[in-house]
Amino acid sequence: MFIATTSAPVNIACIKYWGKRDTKLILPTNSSLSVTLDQDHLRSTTTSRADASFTKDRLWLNGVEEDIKPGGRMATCIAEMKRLRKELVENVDTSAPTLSTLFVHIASYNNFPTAAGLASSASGFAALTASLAALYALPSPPTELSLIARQGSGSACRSLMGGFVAWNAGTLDSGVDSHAVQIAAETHWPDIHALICVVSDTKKGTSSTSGMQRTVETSPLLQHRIKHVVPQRMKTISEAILAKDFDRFAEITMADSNQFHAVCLDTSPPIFYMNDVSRAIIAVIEEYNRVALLPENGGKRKAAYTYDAGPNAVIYAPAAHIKEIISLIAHFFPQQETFKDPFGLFGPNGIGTGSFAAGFNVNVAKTWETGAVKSLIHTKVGDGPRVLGQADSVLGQDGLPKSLQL
Ligand SMILES: Nc1ncnc2c1ncn2[C@@H]1O[C@H](COP(=O)(O)OP(=O)(O)OP(=O)(O)O)[C@@H](O)[C@H]1O
Ligand SMILES: C[C@@](O)(CCOP(=O)(O)OP(=O)(O)O)CC(=O)O
Repeated sequence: MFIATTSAPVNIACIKYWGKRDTKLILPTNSSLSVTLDQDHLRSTTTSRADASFTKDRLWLNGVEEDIKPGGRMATCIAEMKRLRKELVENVDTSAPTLSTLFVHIASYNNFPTAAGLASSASGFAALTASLAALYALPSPPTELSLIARQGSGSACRSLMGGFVAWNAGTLDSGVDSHAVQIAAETHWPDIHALICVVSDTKKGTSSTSGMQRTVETSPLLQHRIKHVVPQRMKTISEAILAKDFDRFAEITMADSNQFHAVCLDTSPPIFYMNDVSRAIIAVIEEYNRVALLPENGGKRKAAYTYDAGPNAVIYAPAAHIKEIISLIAHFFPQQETFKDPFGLFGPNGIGTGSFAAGFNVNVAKTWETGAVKSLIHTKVGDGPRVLGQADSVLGQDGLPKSLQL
């Protein structure tokens, strides 16, 4: 049986991708950089199988069949992977099975809400690309595979690697230089933790794809960002990562999130992704950093917020501060759900009510009603796609998806 299963992680950008210069090939107007999150907590798991009995390419997402539109993103990724199988394996070794001529069945599950601004398209297309690469026994390194994942969803190209990953915009019309490269592995700076504040887990109003095109067409600020802001930030944040300088990393990450939302506001008609809860989280983290920046407290930032195309916050912080940050967020945004404590930070009494550093101005935000922040997910920087065994397959013997709760 020709079958392979992989899991792939989510990534959350510190320097945001927003805008395409080629919408078909998915070539961006600027480079971007992200942190890959640990797939022990958030992942897409995908099984691909090729079989002579299959009559068309089929894909099931969370158990529901998706239409693979001819010429669409999914069809492009599958066709490109078959092309690589033929070029790199079958044309080289004539005894290799001609899998590129067979139809595939693909099943994928996300263990978190799909299309809710939690970057499911990134982990999803990375897992799809990685599972077909395993099925086809491709010798291609992750940077080469990132060219294919990019054509599924731009941000997906950065999920093919762990740690800290840049997507170089490239300049060629063919797109062959628009790929992801690892700036540093997760082992270089494992101290980076992330707290996802789920403000909403429902589908967003303006998709990233349509929103960013509207920005390209109408925002003068985007042109300034592309030419004069992002190139310098890419350089400085890469240096901060290599030097493990969290203060600098945090400063750039927050500034870039804010500029991304500023170009959304500069779009006509304007796009609003953050809401009042998102802005209140910003106020709390800014106050937390204001106190941390006082000379008597060490003079360095201790947390960085960032927001994608939705209201959910991702807060990056060194491991040593994350417990304090969780308590802080839970104070202003009381939790309904029991906090799942994957790192065992809190005892049996749970998060508690939180305490504040001396000088912290509690009036920067009100105490919100329970559920304003629906849940908190604590994770950290993690590795790239993993090839799993037969036991983890999400396709059954019959070639149809297993119904699993992953
Ligand atoms: N596991 C998966 N396998 C294949 N495709 C997936 C998978 N998960 C999500 N997708 C694709 O991604 C789409 C959702 O992407 P969308 O950009 O709307 O949401 P998001 O990725 O959660 O948000 P964002 O990219 O803005 O953070 C799905 O409709 C599906 O086409
Ligand atoms: C705000 C972002 O998350 C935008 C992600 O956009 P997508 O990668 O979802 O867009 P498409 O390429 O059209 O699929 C910023 C980022 O991840 O860099």
